[in-house]
Amino acid sequence: MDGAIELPPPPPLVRLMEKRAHALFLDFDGTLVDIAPTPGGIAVPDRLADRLRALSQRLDGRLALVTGRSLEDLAGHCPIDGIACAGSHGAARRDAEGRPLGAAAQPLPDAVFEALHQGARDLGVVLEAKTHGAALHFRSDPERAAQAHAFAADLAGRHALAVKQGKAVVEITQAGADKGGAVREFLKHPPFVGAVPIFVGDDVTDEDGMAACNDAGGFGVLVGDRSPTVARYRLPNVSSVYEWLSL
Ligand SMILES: O=P(O)(O)OC[C@H]1O[C@H](O[C@H]2O[C@H](CO)[C@@H](O)[C@H](O)[C@H]2O)[C@H](O)[C@@H](O)[C@@H]1O
Repeated sequence: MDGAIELPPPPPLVRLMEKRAHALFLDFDGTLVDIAPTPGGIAVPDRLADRLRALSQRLDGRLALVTGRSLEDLAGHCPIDGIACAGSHGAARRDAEGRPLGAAAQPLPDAVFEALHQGARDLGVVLEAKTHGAALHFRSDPERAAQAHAFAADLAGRHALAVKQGKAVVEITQAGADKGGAVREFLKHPPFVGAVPIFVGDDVTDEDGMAACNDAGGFGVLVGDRSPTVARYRLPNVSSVYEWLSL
């Protein structure tokens, strides 16, 4: 899809904030850090957590990270104390003080993890077990994509779970867990209530977050080139996200 999508860059954030209170929902991989060969191999920019806390203060706390990673994994890369977050594709949510928001997230059943371990071995893909989900990564062997998707769809179907597609990955989550749900939950609570929500993300799973922002009078910002999208604006890459956020 390179070059095929024509969306303007978002208006300067300072200008938006002069007019009305805005809330920022930021995806992590592909938005705040560049995609790397492995989930653990990402290069996190220097002092990212401090910079995000400073940005959050400029927004009077109306900033949340909304990632597919588990919150524990995210914290291992970027200490998230003092920042509102949602992990495992929106299933687990906490406010800036670390208090849980909304319904408690459920882990996948043990039987599903057993099947995932076996399936990952058989298919030759990498299993990322999360607190409230799991991912099968095939970045090192893209030819495994179709088999990994078929395996995940079958397993999820037999356990009434959901499947999500991502960049060289297929994931299993609890049914109904998505980034849109996380956005809607944050918007019910101070300091997010009444703010114009903006979701910035690069991947298919970010579309749910962007759609929730559209429904609440805000908008989505797509990072990179992907189509179709419900985003109204686009930034070309991770470094342009930092520039737009003055991060
Ligand atoms: O919602 P996000 O914050 O964008 O997280 C989505 C998934 O990101 C991670 O996987 C992706 O990034 C890896 C590191 O760049 C890359 O190696 C992998 O191919 C990508 O799929 C993470 O491992 C997943 O748990 C997240 O769901």
